[in-house]
Amino acid sequence: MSPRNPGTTLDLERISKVRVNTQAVLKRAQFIQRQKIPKKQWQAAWLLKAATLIDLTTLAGDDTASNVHRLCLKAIQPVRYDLLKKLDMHDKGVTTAAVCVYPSRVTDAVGALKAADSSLPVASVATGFPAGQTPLETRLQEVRIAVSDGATEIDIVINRMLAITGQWEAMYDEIRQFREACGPAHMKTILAVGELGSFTNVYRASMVAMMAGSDFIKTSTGKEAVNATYPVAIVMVRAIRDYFMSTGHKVGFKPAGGIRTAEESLVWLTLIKEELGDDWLCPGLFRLGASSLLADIERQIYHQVTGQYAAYHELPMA
Ligand SMILES: O=C[C@H](O)COP(=O)(O)O
Repeated sequence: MSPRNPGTTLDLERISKVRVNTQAVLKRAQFIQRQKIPKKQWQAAWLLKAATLIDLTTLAGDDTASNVHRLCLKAIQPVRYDLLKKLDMHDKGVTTAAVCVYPSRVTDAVGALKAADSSLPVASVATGFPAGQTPLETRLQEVRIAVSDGATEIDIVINRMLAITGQWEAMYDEIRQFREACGPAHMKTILAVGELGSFTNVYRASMVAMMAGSDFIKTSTGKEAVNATYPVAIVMVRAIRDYFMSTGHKVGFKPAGGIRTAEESLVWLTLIKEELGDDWLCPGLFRLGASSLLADIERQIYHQVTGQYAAYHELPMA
């Protein structure tokens, strides 16, 4: 992980002055999407890079110790050994960036990784994920429990009511308290952008979350009607850039929700490279939050290596 973001005092004047130019954002997002994906000979390398940036996630009502165990094994070995060997990457420690589970499944994940002698981080969603509609004390307690169970990364959700009604001071105070409850665990703040109404609000919420000490800002829970989109990402990464320019603190970015294809993962890498530069293309500053993306990435790597597409049973899934 990168150095922590200590946050700053809340600068309400800066927040109120923000106006996002929607047309310019949409144009930039279109431009990024039209960028050429890496040439064929580099694609396997880029896809492997994408795999190492995934927070491999399961956030389902029917999660059990056994599917969390499988998820952990998949995170440790995200791409089949023989494929990695053909790419000369079998001894390079290729894993996903983390696994991400509900608080009640943290001990299962920690136990499974420990049993496999892996130091892969366990991230947990908390604070009443996905809606955040529980009392503040309950949300804080959830963070503390996940941390004491062994999560070293906490994905909190913001209180959308506060963001939608412009109560930035109250939102800042809540996030500050979550940051304190996280202790040494790094905090990713989920904005649930699909529910914030406008790009200007997304920028404001991003800035408030960073001022309150978020180590990452994350687009979505994956449970909203609209999740990670490229235009909204442009707004968030520009806020990250502005925050870096004014404070010197690098905050990470995590698009999440609905990211399913290898091709999309390459667009996300391009977007980060173009907007924030190569420094941000590392697990300390960029994650792809996804439950089913890895399957397509592995399938495309199989295709690059063998020239054929794998049958379903040939690639063990998480
Ligand atoms: O934080 C990660 C998201 O919940 C994953 O969403 P997804 O299931 O659409 O990939």
